[in-house]
Order: sequence, then structure tokens, then C-alpha cells
Amino acid sequence: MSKHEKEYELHVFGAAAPTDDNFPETVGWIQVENQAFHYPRMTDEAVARAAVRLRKDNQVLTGAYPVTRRASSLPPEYPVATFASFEKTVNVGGGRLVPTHLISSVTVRPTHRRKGLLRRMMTDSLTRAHEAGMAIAALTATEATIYRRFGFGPATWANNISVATDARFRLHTTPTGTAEWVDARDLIDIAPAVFDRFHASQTGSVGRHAGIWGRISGQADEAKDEDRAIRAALHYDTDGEIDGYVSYRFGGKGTDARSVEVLDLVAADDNAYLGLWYYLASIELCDSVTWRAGRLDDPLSWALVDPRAITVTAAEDWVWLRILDPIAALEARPYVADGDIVLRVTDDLGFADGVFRISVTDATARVERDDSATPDVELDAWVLSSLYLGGADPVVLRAAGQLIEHTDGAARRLKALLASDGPVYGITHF
Ligand SMILES: CC(=O)SCCNC(=O)CCNC(=O)[C@H](O)C(C)(C)COP(=O)(O)OP(=O)(O)OC[C@H]1O[C@@H](n2cnc3c(N)ncnc32)[C@H](O)[C@@H]1OP(=O)(O)O
Repeated sequence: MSKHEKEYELHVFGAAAPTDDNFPETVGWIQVENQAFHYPRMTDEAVARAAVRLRKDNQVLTGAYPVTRRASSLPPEYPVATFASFEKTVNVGGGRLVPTHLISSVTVRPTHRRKGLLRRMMTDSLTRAHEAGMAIAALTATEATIYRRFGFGPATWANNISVATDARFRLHTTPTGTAEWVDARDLIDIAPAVFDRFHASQTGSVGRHAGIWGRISGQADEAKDEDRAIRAALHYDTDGEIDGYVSYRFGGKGTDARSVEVLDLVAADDNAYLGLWYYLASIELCDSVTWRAGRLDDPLSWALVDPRAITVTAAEDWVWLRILDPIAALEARPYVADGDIVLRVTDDLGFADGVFRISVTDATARVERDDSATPDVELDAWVLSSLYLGGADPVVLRAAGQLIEHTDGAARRLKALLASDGPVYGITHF
């Protein structure tokens, strides 16, 4: 127990509606989270919109409140720390969507930091998720140094890319189908179904929260007014069905940049993905397109006559996973190779601790806990969480000293066993 434990009470609650008696608690939570992430103070209308968004996803909010409040500080219903969780699915391969405990909105006021509030809220939330039978938790992180201690490991990544769309942009073959402009505001209705097709087919994809659709279609949200600079196009397959969309903003007006920034690019299949790039490259008065969520294994670079038209400007860890139940998690994903291995997992928080035997036959794993078995490999819960989808390489983690081999060649065996059915990637930030 932290020596500061008695100084704060935690309240766990669902976001209230403006007509509810307890709405002030929701208002305080929203305003504090907003300030911690450096957004301007919200209007009453913006707070009400944020509450609607939180309610749509059934977000469970935690607020920490000091037992003794300083006079003249913010009102008592404004917490000193915020934390939210909600449930969406993660595609763990083969189109299998596993319910996942998503964590977001983690903030602690600077005046109350490093007193164990994050640790307390996190432990509390993960314990509730574990007790509810959730096999995995996930988050996207502001800093890469915070969450390993809680058993989270980076499991998907993205490249920030800049693509030259001047004369250098030429594809070996022209994608089929067509693209057409759409009023960006219409994406609010069109985009979720396209995303669902992407989500069902892409290993590593995470289901999206309600706030994303307004953001990519330019609607006013808690952070900003309506963004009329956002434009959009749809991609249609040869049967005239919508199979992709892109929303973007021209960034060069009044500057020399002549660049378009992609806000969201979602394709139901590979042809639509290249078709949307073909569209972006056809935008006039523009020489380059930037995107924060580019793929590490990008088909575009193989489709381009000049792959150097793509510049990777930065690489980001994207989704961090946390295995809460190794047996359920490892049995939930598909496998491309048969084999068996024994893992010793260490976990400070206890959820994944133990020795586990994984036996894969016919693409299906049977996982048993057997603490008397001799392990082939020893690793921490965060490392297993990074390896889970097949996007990280056990051999590299061994080289980094983060995975101990007790049997010669065990890291290679684990690599073959956990190999994914395709590139691991996602486009949801939360
Ligand atoms: C999923 C998301 O929402 S990502 C968003 C994360 N939030 C932010 O970036 C907003 C700005 N930062 C903050 O609000 C706070 O500083 C937080 C939430 C990062 C940390 O909150 P605190 O209450 O100070 O953390 P707490 O005291 O519980 O520390 C827990 C542990 O994490 C460590 N820690 C806390 N913050 C950081 C950090 N930024 N980098 C590295 N380690 C950290 C502490 O040293 C402590 O380590 P230990 O328990 O192993 O000794």
C-alpha cells in the first residue's frame, strides 16, 4: 500500500447524462481529463458532447478525490486523477475478435503526481477486468516508459510517412474500381461499416470508440469546433460497393508545403488500399501526402515503381497489450505451425504468473498451467504480451536480454509457434 493511499478516495462510475442528478461528477471528470491533455477549457456544449460519447461506449470512469481539499481550488467534484476503461475487440488473427479491456484517459494532476494514483487506478481496473474474465487489456501510450511495469508490451507499430505524389508517384499496375468525392460529414454514417470490414480482416486491429467518427468527419467535439477543412473521398469496387474511404486536410494553403495530411484511411481490402493512394496521388496542387498510421509492411512500397517516393519520418509504438489470462488469450488466437513449448511467465501483478505448456495441433492451441514443468523459455508478462499477436520476434527479445532461453533454440521455436497469419497492424488510437 502506498503511504499516500489514505489521502485519496477512488470513485468508479458511468458517465451521466446532463439531466441526471450526478452530472456534475461527470463534468468534473471530463474537464480535468481535458486540461491534463492540454486542451482549452470546454464549453458546456462540448462537455455534453463528450458525455454522450463516453456513454455510447459504456465507458467506466474512475476519478480520484482528495480526502482533504485545498480551499479555493477546483470544485470537489473535479477529481485530481482520471482513468477510463471500456470494452472493444482485438483481431488476434484469422478474423478472430477477442473482447478486450481498453484503457484510456489516464491523467494525474501535476500537483498530485508520483503518489501512486496511476498504480492504484490501474491495479484496480485490471483486477476488475481479470475478475470479469477478460483475457487481454490494451492501451495506446503518450510515453513509452510508463506501462511495462504494469505488464503492457508494445504489440503493433506504425510509421509516420510522407509520400511524394508528384511525377515520382507511379504504380506498377493500376488498382481496379474508382474513387469519388463525398461530403466529409457523411463519413459519420459511412465509415463505421467500412472500418468493420477492415477490422475483421486485419490482425492487430482494435475496435474503435465513438469519438473517432466525429473527429475524422470534421464534427465539433470536446477539443475543437467543426473542422470544415476536412475533405473525404470514397473508393468503390467494380460492383459499385464502397470498399474504402480517406479523410484528409490540405495543409499547404498559404504556405509552400502543398501537402495533404491523411486523418484516416480505411480499406476493406488490398485493392481498395492502393486505390485510395492512387486517388491521393491524383490530387492537384499538392506534391506530398503525410499519414501518421502507415504500415511497417506497406504494400504501397512494393506497388510503387519508385519505392523511395515513401519517406518514413518517424516510427511509433501503437497498441500496447496486456495478457490477463494466458490460457484464454493463447487459446483464442490461431496458429500457422504445430509445435509445443513451455513458458515460465513472471508477473508482478500476478495475473499471468506461472508455467504454461502450449501444444499446437491443427492450428489450435491447448494451453495448460503446470508449475512443476521445466520451462524452455522465461519471460515477463509484458514480453509475452508483445509477442502475443506475432508482431514482435522472440529471437530479438532474447538478444535484448528480455527473454531467457533455458533450452537451446527455444526462442526460434517460440517464433515459429507464435508467427502470425500476416502483417500485424492497426489504425485505432484511443
Ligand atoms: C493510456 C493513456 O491514457 S496514456 C496517457 C498517460 N497520461 C499522460 O501522459 C498525462 C500526463 N501524465 C500524468 O498524468 C501522470 O504523470 C501519469 C498518469 C503518467 C503518472 O501518474 P502518477 O500518479 O504520477 O504515477 P504513479 O505515482 O502511480 O507511478 C506509478 C509508477 O510509474 C512511474 N511513472 C509514472 N509516470 C511515469 C512516466 N511519465 N515515465 C516513467 N515512469 C513513470 C512511477 O515512477 C512509478 O514507478 P514504480 O511504482 O515502479 O516505482
